[in-house]
Amino acid sequence: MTVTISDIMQTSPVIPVLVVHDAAQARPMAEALVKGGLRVLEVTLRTPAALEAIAEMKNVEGAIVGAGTVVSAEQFKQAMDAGSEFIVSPGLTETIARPIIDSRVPFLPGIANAGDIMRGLDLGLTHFKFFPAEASGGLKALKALAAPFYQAKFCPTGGITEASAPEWLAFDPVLCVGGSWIVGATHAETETRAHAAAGLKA
Ligand SMILES: O=C(O)C(=O)C[C@H](O)[C@H](O)COP(=O)(O)O
Repeated sequence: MTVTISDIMQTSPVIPVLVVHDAAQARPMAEALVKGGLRVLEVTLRTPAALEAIAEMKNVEGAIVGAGTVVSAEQFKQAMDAGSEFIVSPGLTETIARPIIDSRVPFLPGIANAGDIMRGLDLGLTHFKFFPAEASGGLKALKALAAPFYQAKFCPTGGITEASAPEWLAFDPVLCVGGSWIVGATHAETETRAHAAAGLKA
């Protein structure tokens, strides 16, 4: 059965957004997150270690590993070669979206206004990352934005914390939230934070 972005967004209430500087840390970090109950992992392509980190994390049983910060066709190809199971981009252009949609890999593009959502709907997309969530007006903005687009579902990301996540998750079109707060100073702390996040109600 084909896994869709909807399936991925409903796997757990929080998608940890990971910035990995040392590929050697990738596997234990993924193990801590999965053990804590968060299986969907977004590795941002912001560091030289990111692609290797994706390949390492794929070795962890139960992990569903995707690439974030994908902004070019070249990065999309690199992310796929590393074994990414889904792709996240901070924004939505037709140039980045077309090849990803054609490849049928689950895709979560960023949107921040009505025009972005309409461009996504034109491309056949209904699931979006609301980014940057807090800076774009927070939950109030998303509620106003979601009203005309009954079919759209969201993963707000950017500025969300353990304290604010429940409020976002209580809004029906929000299937999950993304955030970097899950990663602690140690893998044990990461596991504890993942456990708390996994228990939030989506
Ligand atoms: O790199 C990207 O493509 C991004 O999407 C940015 C991240 O989603 C946010 O930086 C995470 O936000 P924080 O939880 O506030 O740290």
